[in-house]
Formats: sequence, structure tokens, C-alpha cells
Amino acid sequence: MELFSFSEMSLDHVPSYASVTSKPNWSHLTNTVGPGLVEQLQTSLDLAQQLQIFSMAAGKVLPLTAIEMHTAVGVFSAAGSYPAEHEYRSMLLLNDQCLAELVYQSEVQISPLQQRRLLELETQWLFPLRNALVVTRLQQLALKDTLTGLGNRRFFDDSFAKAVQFSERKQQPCALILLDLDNFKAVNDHHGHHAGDEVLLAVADAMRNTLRVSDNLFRFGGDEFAVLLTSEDAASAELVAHRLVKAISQHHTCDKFGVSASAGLAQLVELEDCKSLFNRADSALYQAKQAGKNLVRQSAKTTATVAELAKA
Ligand SMILES: Nc1nc2c(ncn2[C@@H]2O[C@H](COP(=O)(O)OP(=O)(O)OP(=O)(O)O)[C@@H](O)[C@H]2O)c(=O)[nH]1
Repeated sequence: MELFSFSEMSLDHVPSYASVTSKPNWSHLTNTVGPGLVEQLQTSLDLAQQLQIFSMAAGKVLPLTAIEMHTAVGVFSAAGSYPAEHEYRSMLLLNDQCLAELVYQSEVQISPLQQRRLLELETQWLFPLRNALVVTRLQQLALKDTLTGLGNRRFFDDSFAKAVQFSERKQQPCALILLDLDNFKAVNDHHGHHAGDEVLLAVADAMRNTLRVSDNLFRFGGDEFAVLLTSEDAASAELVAHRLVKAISQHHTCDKFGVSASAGLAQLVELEDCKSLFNRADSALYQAKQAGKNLVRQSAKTTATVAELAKA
């Protein structure tokens, strides 16, 4: 069965948005396992928090070591989950749609009676879960570039500020790579906008395939992209930048249209702010373009450079 999918999600799929957000009538639901679960679940629209609330109730039915929830908007694990020998899977269905699949793990065999009691709990979760799924998906859509599915500029600004703050507090490395495609305008001019979009999708694919995690990839619009690296990933940022540039130029679609990418890289230095780090990566990108394109240039990682840029 298909997971509750938002792929073509518009609010038309939901009978009425009001019906999703307004309080449903719970009277038909059995509440034999413990009062208050529905109310507790309704206090949050955060999927991870709802899973946590649910897992506490489920833990009273039997000793569980893990609960994992698979949804169309991601996979979530209850805090402290660890694998065990016995597994039980259950689909959370609402109006013939699968909202989620739950995977329970336990050191002991899960009996039919316990399965039934878990089902009673799951039933109480259906409406709060659907609400949280809708909200999460809308939040995701607001932060994603519609063409490539990468994070958009808004998401970047937010993530960038958080990453810089985190790195300064923890004294950990943080690096920013800005990429701009080379000769992209010619694709639009000679082959049409559709071919241009195909190239942008290919670039996003090449970038995703190059990096371990893709939630730090962004498209600013046009042919500009950014990669935000923190902790140990930031230490190997130069290597990553070279890999990205190579992966883009070697992607068969980019190769077909003669498109490559130039990259500018900057590593955060002590007491530096977002603006300065961004400006240094941007200057390095400019240098890569000037030096002949399809290249990586790195901003000198010195506080003197930062001071000079701040003065400029
Ligand atoms: N197909 C497509 N084109 C876009 C999109 N957004 C912006 N563009 C086009 O992207 C092009 C960007 O132009 P430039 O960066 O100046 O072109 P370039 O040829 O890459 O220039 P260099 O960086 O000097 O190599 C313009 O032609 C825009 O119209 C989009 O979403 N889809």
C-alpha cells in the first residue's frame, strides 16, 4: 500500500482544511488503555514529539526497545531506540490512506493481546498524526526549491545563521561553498527553458550523489547553489568542493550541454559573522570565474582577510 503521499498535494486532497485543523469528534474511539492520550497528542504538531508521546503510552503496554515511524515526510525514531530480537509492524490507516508504518521492537515476543492494545492506541493517534503530517509537509514545501527539491534561499538563511552560531559556540569548523553554473544561459538561449530546467535537475542530482547528507544543499534560484558544511564535513570542504565541481561537469546532461560549475569556498574563522563568511565565499567564487571557470577557489582562512572584507 502507498504511504500517505503528498506528491501532488494540494489542500483539495483533504476534504476541507477546516476539518483537518478543527477538533474531530473522538466519541467513537475506544479509550481503554489510558485517558488523555488524544489530548496529549493534540498538544503538538511536531511528528517527533507526537512519536515520543505515543511511545510513552505504548511502553505501558509492553517493554519496547524501539519504535520507528515511516511516513511520506520522513522516518522518525523514538528517542533512545535500540534494536531487539522481536519486531512487529503496523500500518496506521485513515480513510484507506496509510499515514505511517510503525515498526515496534522488543526483547519479548509481542502477543496478539498486546498487538490489539497497541492498535487501540494507534487509533487514538490517527487524527493528530494526520494534522502533524499536513503541517510538516506544508513547512517542507515552504522551505524547498520547487524545481530541484533542494532547500531554498529562505531555508539557507535560517540554516546558515544556526550553523554559524552553533560552530562558534562549540568551536567547531563550518564552511560554505557557493556554486554558480558556467555557460548556463546558452542552454536556455539555444535549447529552451525546458533544457535549462533539465540541467538544473541534473546539477541537483550530481550534488546529492556527491554528499553524504542532502539537507545541507540549497538552490538560491537561477543557477546559483550553496553547500553548508559543519563539524568534520567542514574540515574536508575543499575536497568536497572539488568533488562537486567534477561531479557536475561529468554528469551526462551537463556534459551534453557543455555546462560546468565554478565554486568558491570559505571556512569560518574566529568571531566571524554570517555576512563576512558569505562575502568571502562569494569573492572566492568570483575568482574561480575569473580564473577560467570549472574551478574551485578558496578564500584565505585568516582573520586579517575577514577584517579587510569587513572594512570594504
Ligand atoms: N531554465 C531555467 N533558467 C533559469 C532559471 N532561473 C534562472 N534562469 C536563467 O539562468 C541564467 C543565468 O545567467 P548567468 O548566470 O548570467 O549565465 P551563465 O551563462 O551561467 O554565465 P556565467 O556564470 O558567466 O558562465 C539566465 O539566463 C536566467 O534566465 C530556471 O529556473 N530555469
